[in-house]
Amino acid sequence: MTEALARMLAGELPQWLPGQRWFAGKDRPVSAARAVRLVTLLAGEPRLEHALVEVVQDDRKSVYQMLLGSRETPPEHLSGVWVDADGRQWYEATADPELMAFLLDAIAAGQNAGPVSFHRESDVKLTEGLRGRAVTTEQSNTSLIYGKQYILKLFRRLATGPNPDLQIHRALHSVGCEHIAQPLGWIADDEGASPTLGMLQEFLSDAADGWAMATTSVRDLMAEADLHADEVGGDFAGEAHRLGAAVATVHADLARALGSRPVEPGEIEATVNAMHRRLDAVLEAVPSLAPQEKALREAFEEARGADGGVPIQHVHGDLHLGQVLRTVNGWVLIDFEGEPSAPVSERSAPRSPLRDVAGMLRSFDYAAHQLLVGQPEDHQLEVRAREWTSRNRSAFCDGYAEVSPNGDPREHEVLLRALELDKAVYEVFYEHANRPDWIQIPLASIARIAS
Ligand SMILES: Nc1ncnc2c1ncn2[C@@H]1O[C@H](COP(=O)(O)OP(=O)(O)O)[C@@H](O)[C@H]1O
Ligand SMILES: O=P(O)(O)O[C@H]1O[C@H](CO)[C@@H](O[C@H]2O[C@H](CO)[C@@H](O)[C@H](O)[C@H]2O)[C@H](O)[C@H]1O
Repeated sequence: MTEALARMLAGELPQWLPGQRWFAGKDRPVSAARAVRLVTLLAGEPRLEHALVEVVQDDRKSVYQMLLGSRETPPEHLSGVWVDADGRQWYEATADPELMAFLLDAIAAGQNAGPVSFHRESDVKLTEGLRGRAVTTEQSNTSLIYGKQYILKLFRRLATGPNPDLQIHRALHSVGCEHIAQPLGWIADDEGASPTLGMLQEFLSDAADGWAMATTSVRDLMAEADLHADEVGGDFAGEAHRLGAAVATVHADLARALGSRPVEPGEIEATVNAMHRRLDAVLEAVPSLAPQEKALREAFEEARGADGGVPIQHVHGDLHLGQVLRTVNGWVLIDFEGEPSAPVSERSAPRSPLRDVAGMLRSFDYAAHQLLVGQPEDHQLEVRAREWTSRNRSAFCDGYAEVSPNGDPREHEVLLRALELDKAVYEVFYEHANRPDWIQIPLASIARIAS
């Protein structure tokens, strides 16, 4: 039976994968995809299979996690169903809330299915029997929400080594960090190279995401032709200030939980060299970045001689407004996975916390400019976007500086600017691969920052 499923997947997946939001390889054609391991989680009717799928693109191989469901009568709302050689109907099971109940129950029970094992944190008790509804927001992975209580993230592209999202959440929880959602359990692969398959957390049902809040504030400002950013009802600066303080607190908690150390000799040089290497790779894929190459390289080189910045420690790694949730008790940071395309060894390595500051500063710029994408050029709107960005960037840094033992991030201006530009170069590639309509946002920022 699993042979028929494996054959069917090899035929269907090369066309199907590029249409999935979580598929990270949209920039290159898929030449082959096959299930390298199938584990039966639920036998009989309905049926649930866990699949590790190897995807080949040019000379690159990646492994993705999939769940496959099968029922005699598949749920009506499914967008597609595949039929195997035995006549059995299969579909992507994260779209089947009843089947997804199995995962939460298995975590609650600490169950095993061959090499796939389910774990609950020792200090929690879980409610069983809840259906798991897939989140519909833009995501690199797939998250399932159980009632109003839990959220289970299934990691899609599996990197070698333990997933930093789970490790960092557990470390922060161990020191009582108040700015994260409590980790509750995980799904592990006991034999593969990627030991983390999923992470269960407290679901913050009352939370608003930072990106939605910030872009609403920008829209308010754009609609009020005669008012400045500090005069409109939806001013975000108070929130940006609190967010800066929350990020500084998380950095301090991370240093407490996992340690920190001074910048070592040669470390800034290595960082600058990595910036150049990233630029080389992105220029190859996106030639329209070429006019900015000289200015970018100069900004990176300036950082080579800059002061070492602040102590090195574990950080978030891909901090932006979509990674922060505002709850009634304050801001919460989510998704400590780092940049999805970087190797895990790089993502898990201690780095400068200024990277996170730079990521968030970039995000204010993104929030202000995304409304202008595809619009005819309008000088007034551009001025307003810049006003909003500058007000909120300052408020964020003020909040950060008030709490951080490392002081004000703006004191390391040259390094911070280089880190921001490096992040924007990353974003150029991210948009090229995922949302080509938005590539203008980082390209225009680079032209502004580097000029
Ligand atoms: N603990 C949580 N409580 C409420 N919503 C959450 C929680 N964690 C994540 N989310 C929601 O799920 C979305 C995706 O989560 P995220 O961890 O960023 O996934 P990905 O790694 O796939 O990008 C977030 O944008 C947020 O809206
Ligand atoms: O949230 P992920 O870990 O999947 O991060 C990736 O996707 C992000 C977009 O969803 C991307 O962020 C970029 O777009 C955001 C707006 O959608 C913006 O706030 C960020 O500043 C910008 O970098 C992120 O870079 C990417 O790694």
